[in-house]
Amino acid sequence: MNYDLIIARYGEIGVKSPKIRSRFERKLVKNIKATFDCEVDRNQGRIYIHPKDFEDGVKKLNRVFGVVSYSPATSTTATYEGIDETLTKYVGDLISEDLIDENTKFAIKCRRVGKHDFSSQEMAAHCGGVVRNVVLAPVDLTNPDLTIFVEIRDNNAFIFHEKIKGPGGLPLGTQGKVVALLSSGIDSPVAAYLMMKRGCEVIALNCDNSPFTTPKASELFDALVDQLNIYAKGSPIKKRVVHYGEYLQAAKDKAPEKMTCVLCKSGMYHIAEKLALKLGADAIVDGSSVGQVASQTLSNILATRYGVDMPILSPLIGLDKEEITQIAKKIGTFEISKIDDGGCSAVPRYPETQADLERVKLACEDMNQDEEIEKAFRNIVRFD
Ligand SMILES: Nc1ncnc2c1ncn2[C@@H]1O[C@H](COP(=O)(O)OP(=O)(O)OP(=O)(O)O)[C@@H](O)[C@H]1O
Repeated sequence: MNYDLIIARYGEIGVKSPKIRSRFERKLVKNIKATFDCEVDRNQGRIYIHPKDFEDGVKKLNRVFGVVSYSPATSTTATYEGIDETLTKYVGDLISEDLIDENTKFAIKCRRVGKHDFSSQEMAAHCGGVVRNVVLAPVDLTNPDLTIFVEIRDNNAFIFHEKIKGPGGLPLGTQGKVVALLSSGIDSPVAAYLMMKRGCEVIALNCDNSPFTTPKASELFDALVDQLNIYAKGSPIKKRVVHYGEYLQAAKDKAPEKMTCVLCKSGMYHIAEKLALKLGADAIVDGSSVGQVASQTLSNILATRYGVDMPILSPLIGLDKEEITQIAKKIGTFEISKIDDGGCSAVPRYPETQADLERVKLACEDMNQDEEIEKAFRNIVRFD
């Protein structure tokens, strides 16, 4: 096909007030430009993209949050002559690509914005005739095999036949920052992705549990950030690693063995909160899902979050493993997360699954949690 632009549509942004809408649109355009090499125009709720490399643009637009759907299109002038000539060529291309022949039931859908000396219906009927001059295909407006769209906006007309589904959501970077606790597992990258899809910029915090974990866990964390970054070209993920082995050792040495995982999670939230305050983030994100593993009970969730004032968002809380895995596969993190990282040897034989808040508070005192958190926080490593 001889396309010369991509028309991108957005959903939720369109219902915002004019001021917010304009800000979101500008950010969306910035994010598109950061994702692939292109020129972009905005006009009346549509975004017109002229990519340097068309195939690359069509592929990568699917990674830009805020884009609800998009269509590779051919543009012309909003006149009978312009539309006739361009549509005739367009149908010729459709024939070469085996997308239409004499047996293909087709429809023309025409939409118009602006003043013209024809109505949308008149133009649609006219375009039907233009198509049939090229190929004698039957018109079927109720159940077509192929719909050709003719979209007219003031002096311009656009012809396309595909509406590709975009990722939806809100433009990345329009909804503030979050610190996402990112492990090497399946869940947390999906949680971070969902928050990115809602427009939040992500700071990824990994707790490096070595010597209780292997270097593989850190390697997988790096690979996951790289994969998530393909969706974050406009506001790349900031990467932070906290060396957490000493904290875990203190928990094991000084508090009841059973409490190790509860203290581990609780410490992570506290460190994430400190980091969020330092970097101007407003929430913490994790990959918890109720009951998914024995430790993710409601009482453990309550106890591990004790003393953290910042909201802890768990976008997967009501999803089951299969649903989470489906998303992980779609976004390309599953192939990385499924690699065995050797697990964590700090996990006790019988970890606490019904944590009692009072006992957790005592365990925190036993291990001097505040002090251990401070020590770990001082040694956070940044990678940008
Ligand atoms: N080493 C780590 N560094 C940073 N965050 C972590 C780490 N381990 C766990 N988390 C956070 O705690 C959440 C719950 O972890 P847990 O190990 O209980 O469950 P999980 O189902 O194995 O999660 P995941 O698949 O994300 O590893 C994770 O989703 C993640 O947000």
